[in-house]
Amino acid sequence: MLSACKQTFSSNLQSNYRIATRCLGSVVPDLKLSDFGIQNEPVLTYLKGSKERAELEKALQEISSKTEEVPIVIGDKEFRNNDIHYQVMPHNHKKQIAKFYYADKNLVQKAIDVATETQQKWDRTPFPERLRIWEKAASLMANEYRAKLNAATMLGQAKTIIQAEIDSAAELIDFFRINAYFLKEATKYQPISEDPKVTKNSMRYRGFDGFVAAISPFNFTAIGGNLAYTPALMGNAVLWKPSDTALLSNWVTFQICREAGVPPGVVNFVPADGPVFGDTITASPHLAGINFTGSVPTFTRLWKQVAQNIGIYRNFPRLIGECGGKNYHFVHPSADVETVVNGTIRSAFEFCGQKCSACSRMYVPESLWPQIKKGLLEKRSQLKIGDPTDPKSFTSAVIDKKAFDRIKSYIDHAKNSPNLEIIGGGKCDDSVGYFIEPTIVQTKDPHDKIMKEEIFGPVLSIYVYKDNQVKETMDIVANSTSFALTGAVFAQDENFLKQAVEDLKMTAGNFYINDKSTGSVVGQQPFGGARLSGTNDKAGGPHYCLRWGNPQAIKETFVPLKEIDYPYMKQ
Ligand SMILES: NC(=O)c1ccc[n+]([C@@H]2O[C@H](COP(=O)([O-])OP(=O)(O)OC[C@H]3O[C@@H](n4cnc5c(N)ncnc54)[C@H](O)[C@@H]3O)[C@@H](O)[C@H]2O)c1
Ligand SMILES: N[C@@H](CCC=O)C(=O)O
Repeated sequence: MLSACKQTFSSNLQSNYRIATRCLGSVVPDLKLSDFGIQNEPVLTYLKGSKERAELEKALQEISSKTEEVPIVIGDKEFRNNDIHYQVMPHNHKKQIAKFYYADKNLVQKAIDVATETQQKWDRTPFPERLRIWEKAASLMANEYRAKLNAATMLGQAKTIIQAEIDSAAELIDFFRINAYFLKEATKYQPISEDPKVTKNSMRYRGFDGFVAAISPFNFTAIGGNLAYTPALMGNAVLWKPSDTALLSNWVTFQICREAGVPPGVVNFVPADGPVFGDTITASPHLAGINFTGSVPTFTRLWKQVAQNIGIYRNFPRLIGECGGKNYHFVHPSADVETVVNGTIRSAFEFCGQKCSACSRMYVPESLWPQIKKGLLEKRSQLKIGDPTDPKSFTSAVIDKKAFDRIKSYIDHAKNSPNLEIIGGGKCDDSVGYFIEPTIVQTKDPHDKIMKEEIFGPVLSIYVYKDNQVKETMDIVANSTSFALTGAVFAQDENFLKQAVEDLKMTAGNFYINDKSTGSVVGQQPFGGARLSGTNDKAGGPHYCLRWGNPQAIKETFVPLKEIDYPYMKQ
């Protein structure tokens, strides 16, 4: 019986594949990265006794035994001042792991001057040389510095072993290697030259004439690396403002890239107060682009500042911003319950829900609710929440006091609202670290703020709908939030899936069928959302690096121009 079920499920999964490909209006070939001679960085196992486990343990020991001092770096100079800050371990906030300094307005301006000057030289570095440096950086990240990157991410951002390995090893390495590959492929395009003996047409990619500001979030070490170094790969010079709470892992990334050969001044490491940094870069005539990932309010502020200053710039600054989400799991009455339960627990609670793609609202049919509720509560109660270095921990603390207070305020709202009931978790304790239990809330109101606003924490809210209201509930999914980042539908009914792919088309930049809403992989699921979730430039996809290139078309003519008149004029 069980194997029959499995068979049906897997044959249904195959038809889901057909649904997605048919929606594209053409047959999609099955291509693997290896068909092009490259592959995603393997995720290592960290089994007891493995080489990687021993190296990681040593790196964890080294990092936790000191407070690393991290300077501001502009060009080839390091700067320190009296505006001192500390990065602490979120799961043990008495422990400082990095001491760093905020660049003031003058230092940010200095970085702008250095970057703008460096850009001119860097842009002349031939692509093969840049690609060589990027490959070297990827190789250093994959080998010599893998353990250090992961340890800095685990201790600084409270990620477990697997969470760090996926982020600061696999995804970071993929961004370096696969973007370089995409660039190499893109430059193969050359415009048509009808008669190359007379005229040769060509196209080349330049960087932007000015500087690019890369402003990165705390939650992914890989995102910081991509935001700063993909524009750099394309010939830009960058001011990288890392997040205060991802400082150490971002610093390790920066150092690796310098060791790989990225010249001084191409990427400048500029920790700063957010608004001071934002105000200074948007006031510079040389601002050529902002590569941002973070919250909607921060991106909106930057966009407004650019709009207000639009007359001062040498270029129209390119604005790329990937922002928040209110990601959904929509469960159809035909769904496979086990897949729903396991996928939802992982999506909602891994890394404490601090992924922009984390599932935070779920819609479940009345008929499946008893089984799904039982499954979610059972699995939830087995999750170990603790020190990220403990291999048994499923997840750890949230990033800082501000996040703790924000998430707790939603839990308090759930405790106090007659429409909401906390059915699992709900405890918060910041005495040692910023710990919040994975929390499951059931709501009678699908429009409650808990179903609409980004919480960015381990809070999953569930609305149970009547089985005969699938269509009405899908309308609520589609129209009740301003975000459209990721979403997942779970069903084995092929007709429903065909309908859902169309009806929910605008609700998610990354759409999943019978899979959780998180876990995109570079080159496999290019990532980004629409509506207020961002500009959807698809990090990890083939076009992303081109967004940071400034193409120039060149026409070269080999025959002299002998006259001004056209032939018909002489008739
Ligand atoms: N869509 C995506 O790909 C994606 C990926 C990761 C995270 N996110 C989103 O990021 C958010 C979480 O990250 P966060 O808490 O670090 O976001 P945040 O907006 O608080 O901070 C992002 C960065 O902006 C800086 N900043 C703050 N104010 C600024 C200002 N006025 N000018 C310039 N810079 C300023 C911060 O210091 C930080 O470096 C969530 O909303 C999450 O959904 C989105
Ligand atoms: N690539 C990640 C999303 C990054 C946002 O935080 C995922 O899909 O899990």
